[in-house]
Amino acid sequence: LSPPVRPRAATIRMDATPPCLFSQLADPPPPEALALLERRGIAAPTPIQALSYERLVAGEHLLLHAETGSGKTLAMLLPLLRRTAACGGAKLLVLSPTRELAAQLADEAAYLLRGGALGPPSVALLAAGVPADVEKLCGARLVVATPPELCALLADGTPTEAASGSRRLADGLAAGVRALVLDEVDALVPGLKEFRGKRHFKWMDKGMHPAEGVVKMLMRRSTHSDIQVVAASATLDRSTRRKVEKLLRASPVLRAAGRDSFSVASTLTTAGGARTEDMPTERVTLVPEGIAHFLCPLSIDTTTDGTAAAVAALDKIHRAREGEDDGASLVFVSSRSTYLGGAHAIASALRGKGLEAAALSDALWPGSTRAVKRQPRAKQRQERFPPRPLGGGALLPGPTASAQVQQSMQSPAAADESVMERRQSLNAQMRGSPSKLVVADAAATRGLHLDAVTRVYILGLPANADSYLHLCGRTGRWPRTSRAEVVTLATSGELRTLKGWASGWGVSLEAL
Ligand SMILES: Nc1ncnc2c1ncn2[C@@H]1O[C@H](COP(=O)(O)OP(=O)(O)OP(=O)(O)O)[C@@H](O)[C@H]1O
Repeated sequence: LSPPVRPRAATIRMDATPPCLFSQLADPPPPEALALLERRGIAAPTPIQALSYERLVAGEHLLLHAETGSGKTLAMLLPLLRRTAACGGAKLLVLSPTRELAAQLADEAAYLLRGGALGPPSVALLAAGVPADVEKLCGARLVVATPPELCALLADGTPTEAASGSRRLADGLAAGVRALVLDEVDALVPGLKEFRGKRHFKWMDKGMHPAEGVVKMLMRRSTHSDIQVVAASATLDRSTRRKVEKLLRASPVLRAAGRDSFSVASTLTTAGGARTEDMPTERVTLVPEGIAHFLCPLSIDTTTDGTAAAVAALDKIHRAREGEDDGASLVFVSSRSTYLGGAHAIASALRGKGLEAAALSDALWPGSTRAVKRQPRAKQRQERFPPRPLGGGALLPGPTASAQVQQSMQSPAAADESVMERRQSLNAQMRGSPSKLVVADAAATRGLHLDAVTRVYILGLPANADSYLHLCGRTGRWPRTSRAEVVTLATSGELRTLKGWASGWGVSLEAL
């Protein structure tokens, strides 16, 4: 690897027109990788990719801030794989806040590594519901992990076999990792408050989030002083930036704003205690462009389960829109809402209305005990509205698929591949059957990309303004669809709060 480049404190202004093709960038990806991208219709970089590619290939640490759906995943993975391709053993560790995103990132990386032009094509996934295969994790070129699961594996010292596996993995990561990706970084280092009560790790006693624990362990134990770190999110506030800076000791911030323009781009560096800052101190909100926002007031009693009322309203709105375009629809259930059974119960109730609907967790992790345990009401609902296979394919697993999944849970080698396959099959089904609704808990939305989504329904008020932006950002993504709309169904009080958030964004929220 070329020596790492010290982070610079400088403002980058993109006055010149960016190169129009990946192949025209300095140190471009190899032709085989370009051919793979072209097979997916990717030839020209998006603004954030054009801004960051050459700097990342040169070894800079960067914090990427660009709107949802603007190609940050490729912006991070492609140059890092390019840079580390030369040394066959170099590992990349990718941390993701949710298992859904982890599966997606593993899938993306596996695609880029096909054919071996960017190095050995081995990707391992470690997330809840995917059994840890220490051999595979130790040997993989790229590891995608959710921090609690990685922490649990690294910190688990009780059974001897597990302890020696953990030690081997910790040694393997410390010796092999040359690049670290922190996707959705503001969700990865949210502060301990959000994490408390779920699991406990020794790092938490020192006030650290598991992601910070993993990063610190890596930085401390690594034999390489030049681990390159890239972090990204569509939403960054000052406190997250400070945390990331503190964590990485130095982190320039690169921002691409707007769909086709490079209106703001600056860096932020904190090195050796000295702080140089040339980025605006106020919060910069990047609102995904080209999305129509609609509001639908619901009269529900917030002290009881509002599923029936919300589903009735959603049914009406969705049927009125059916046939307007051939895009797919996602339904997000806000964690603050009164829909007690969550996504699982809403999907069942929608099926009860005769709509094709499936819960995302069922589609990706069928048979997962977690989904059922967290949602006891969903079970009762399922008895009233038994799940049935959807037209044109089994979004919901039949007994055979479910048995296969149970089996794959016991056979670790197959487990992560099957999650990726299920993701691809879900995507194919959504493209093939536009009337289908995929329902997810809002917490699972960070970074989620499903093809051809033109409509997002949000049930209840999202946890905060950033969460609303991430939910909206599941549509209107690159490559752009001609239509993108978000309909929020919530009580009038909740909608007032939403209007308050949006008042400074310059978007209009229309009543349905
Ligand atoms: N240069 C490109 N040209 C066309 N499509 C692209 C390009 N780069 C990425 N894409 C596609 O854009 C979509 C969105 O990309 P990605 O998931 O990386 O967005 P993101 O910025 O990470 O969004 P989020 O903030 O929601 O996580 C993906 O389907 C990806 O394949």
